[in-house]
Amino acid sequence: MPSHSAPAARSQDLKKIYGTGETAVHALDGVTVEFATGEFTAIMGPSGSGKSTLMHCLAGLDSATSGQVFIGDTDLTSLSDKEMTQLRRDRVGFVFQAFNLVPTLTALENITLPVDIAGRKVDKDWLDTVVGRLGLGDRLGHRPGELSGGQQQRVACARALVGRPEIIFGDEPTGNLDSRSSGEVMSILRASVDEFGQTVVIVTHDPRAAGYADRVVFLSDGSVVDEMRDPTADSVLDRMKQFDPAAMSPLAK
Ligand SMILES: Nc1ncnc2c1ncn2[C@@H]1O[C@H](COP(=O)(O)OP(=O)(O)OP(=O)(O)O)[C@@H](O)[C@H]1O
Repeated sequence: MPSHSAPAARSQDLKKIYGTGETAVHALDGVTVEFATGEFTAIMGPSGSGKSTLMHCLAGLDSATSGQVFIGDTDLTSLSDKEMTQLRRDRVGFVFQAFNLVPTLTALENITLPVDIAGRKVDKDWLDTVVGRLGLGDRLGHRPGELSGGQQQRVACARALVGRPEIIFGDEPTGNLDSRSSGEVMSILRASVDEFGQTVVIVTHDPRAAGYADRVVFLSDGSVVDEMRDPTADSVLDRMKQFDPAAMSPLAK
């Protein structure tokens, strides 16, 4: 594990407050956390603990109230809107729960869209490698509506990988998938770390998904309360039982 290398992303005393006065919600209450390059991290915690807020701030999709966020050496809080857009486009990949594919474009056009928008040339060999590894070779001419949920999410993974971003963020990437497709998508993200040296950070409620990660960071009430290395679905589930049982994953229900 290359935990000695510079972090791909980190936050320093990150606070996010929604609203003001008595109704203010402290979604992030001073989060300091690092995500090592070439590692796969899962962020977990009860509903409302701040997972999505943390991920959105880390990925430059939302701005914090105070504190700092770095992607590599770049302090996101120092960037203009335009620079932030460029950073998201050039250095960060995303996989969302709702796949977020363009319905009128083919799988291939969806995969290359971010690179096309950035005005960069698609690296054909790399594209072939990613498409082959994700088993999408015979689906490239299909539109999202002609693909299963699992296939759509594999297209979304390919889209995130093809630009070789410094870091890929996944917001519940298996949230809409059955357990088989979930396993496939997690295997792909795992392989992208093991085979391509990709850095991946996901938010998940699913201990089985978290079992694919190198490390789990646990949030509660807007703070990092624990972390676990080399997690398994069982060890994650045991740890989650110490949180609010009402916020447990489907495994526990
Ligand atoms: N736009 C917003 N306005 C006001 N409060 C918000 C907003 N977005 C999030 N919150 C609040 O901030 C807290 C953290 O929300 P967040 O979505 O980050 O939690 P989460 O851990 O991702 O939850 P879940 O697992 O249910 O998706 C919650 O109390 C939530 O109600």
